[in-house]
Amino acid sequence: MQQSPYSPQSQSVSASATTSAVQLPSLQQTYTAIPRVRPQTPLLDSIDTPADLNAFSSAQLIALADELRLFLLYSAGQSGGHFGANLGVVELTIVLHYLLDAPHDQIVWDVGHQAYAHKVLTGRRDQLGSIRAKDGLTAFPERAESVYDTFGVGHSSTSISAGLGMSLALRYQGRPQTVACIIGDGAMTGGMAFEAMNDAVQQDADLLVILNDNDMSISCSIGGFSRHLAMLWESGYQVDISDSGQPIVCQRPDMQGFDRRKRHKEMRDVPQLEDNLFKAIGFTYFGPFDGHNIPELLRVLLLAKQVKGPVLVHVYTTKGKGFAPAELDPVGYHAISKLPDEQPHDTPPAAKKSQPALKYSQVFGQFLCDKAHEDDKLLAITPAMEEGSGMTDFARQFPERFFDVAIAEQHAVTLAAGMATQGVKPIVAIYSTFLQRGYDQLIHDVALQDLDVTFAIDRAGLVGEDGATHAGVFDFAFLRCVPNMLIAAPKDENECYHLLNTCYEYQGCTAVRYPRGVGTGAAIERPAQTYDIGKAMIESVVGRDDAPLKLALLAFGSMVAAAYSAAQDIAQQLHCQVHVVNMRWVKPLDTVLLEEILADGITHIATLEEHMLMGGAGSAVNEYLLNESAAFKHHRPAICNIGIPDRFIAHGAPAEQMADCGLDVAGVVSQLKQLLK
Ligand SMILES: Cc1ncc(C[n+]2csc(CCOP(=O)(O)OP(=O)(O)O)c2C)c(N)n1
Ligand SMILES: CC(=O)[C@@H](O)[C@H](O)COP(=O)(O)O
Ligand SMILES: [Mg+2]
Repeated sequence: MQQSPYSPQSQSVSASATTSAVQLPSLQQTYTAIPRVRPQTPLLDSIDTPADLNAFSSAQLIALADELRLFLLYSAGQSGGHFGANLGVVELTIVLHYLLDAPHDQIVWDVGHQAYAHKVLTGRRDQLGSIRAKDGLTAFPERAESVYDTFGVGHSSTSISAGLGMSLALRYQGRPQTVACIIGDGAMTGGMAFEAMNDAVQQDADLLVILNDNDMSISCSIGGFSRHLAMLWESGYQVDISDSGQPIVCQRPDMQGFDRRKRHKEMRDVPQLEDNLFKAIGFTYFGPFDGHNIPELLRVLLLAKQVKGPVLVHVYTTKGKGFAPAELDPVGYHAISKLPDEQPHDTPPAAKKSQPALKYSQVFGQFLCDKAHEDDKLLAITPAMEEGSGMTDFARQFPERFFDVAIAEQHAVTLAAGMATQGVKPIVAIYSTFLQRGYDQLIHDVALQDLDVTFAIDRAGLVGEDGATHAGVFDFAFLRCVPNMLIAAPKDENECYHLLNTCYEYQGCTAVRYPRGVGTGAAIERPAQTYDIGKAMIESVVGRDDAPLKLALLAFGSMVAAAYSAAQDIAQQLHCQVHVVNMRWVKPLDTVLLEEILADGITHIATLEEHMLMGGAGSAVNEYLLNESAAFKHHRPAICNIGIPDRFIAHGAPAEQMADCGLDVAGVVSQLKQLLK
């Protein structure tokens, strides 16, 4: 039987704000500028906990959405941060907090980059301007920050597993609480989401999954799953929910404002009503619904949360909703920087830099394009990070050699392994923190078979405002214990370019590990060179040759510049001689150079890395000296390892994080003084 969701029957639900609310006009505004002055938000200001929403009428909830959106715009201008996704879930967040009894009921966000409205409604409104800053709110939900943050997150595709775990534990303990997971169409491309859905059906768990489908990941949504979602749109049907929670198939009502062209993916077949992946694997499916229509969401979610077993409610939203520039450019507005301070009129404009420094990701992008022109075997893979990894030019110039595999790090690695078996040379561009997802694949599928795969590992080290979830500080440790792996760490942008080339040219598995943002500003010197593998460089020798204390400062990657500055200070203050060594390679280590340094009468050795101390490059040096070095048996300099201490480093500006770890120049100097005293 077909029925319109606007029929009287489908409106008869019980909560006060939901009755006959469907007829209410939407007040949704679209803004074109980010306010610099805190907007008036009387309704929002009255909410200190989600329970305060209980008194709201449907009309007030709609008005609240406008206030909240405007407040988010203002706050993002003050703090920067993830932008488009947050604007897109304003209505959904309000409705969830209206209908559910958090923190008793569990709201689980996927990725968590869209949880700003959730933070605002759960007592953190006045702190939102501090988000991502040192000592401010975290960029993502975090259990330590609020009881309303049920599960810490930052990496994607975890919500259904975590939510299922909660649901099963609650069932086991006889505690009837609702668990609602909110997952985007991008996050759902991650394999874990499917593993969890498979299990949820097996367990017949009570679990409400809300699929927030905005047809966007960071880039445009891609892949078979995305086509499937587009097909659900193209079919023109909707699976509505009856008052008793039964699916009712009907013609989808007109949904104003959604960009149909974006969703119109290449369909192989005419969309069939019965083609529904979620239903096929055993979920009860409802949707698609307009995720910006508060009355509709209230009606549907109130009923859906009472349905037993695993339920998926599919809503359409617009990324960047309500801010015209973000709606037009959702990729560019995925995240924004905070607004620059307003200049008084008589301030002269800042002088333009002649040559802006390249970010490491841009260096990688340039390398990819240059190399692809000369070598047609080069193929490049990204798990959903095309823009961030600097691959947009390459994707445009070489579309047939560019593979965005969606949020699928494990697959990205094994895909490369498979490619390498067929005589091409794949490069996997991946953020260090996300490579953690592909570790078994790196060992089992790439290294064990010694396949010719290059890993371009971006965002290595501390990444700043995204905080501990995104810190790429474990890679030396987890890579260097894998046989066959070569690991390079460039000291600057130019060296990055040449090390990428060196590793690419090497027949086997290699990794070049470089940080977020810009380095020292070193210009790229073309043509690409091939460096000697495992060869370090003495950068400089600071201080007098006859100094009684001789320190070898073995610096890795991003720490070479700090090592050089610290060496100047320490040589001056302590009258010692410092050899600053750019180690360049974590594996193989330049053991020849280490032996030479020892033979040279070095009295102290310090290693320096932007990586966890435990198991990192310093550990590699220690292991060599203790287990293999011939010279170290006779001559034992005092050793100190400098790196990130054994704790997770909180968010803040990169410089603040470095200082927190003692990795700024002052911190390094002070640790070297301890060693030398
Ligand atoms: C494992 C992992 N890989 C990549 C990312 C980077 N990332 C953050 S948000 C995002 C897109 C998520 O898309 P979607 O879930 O649809 O959310 P939307 O931004 O569209 O609301 C990506 C790729 C991540 N956080 N975790
Ligand atoms: C939420 C998420 O994982 C990404 O959006 C991430 O914040 C991007 O980081 P970059 O800004 O370093 O590309
Ligand atoms: Mg999305």
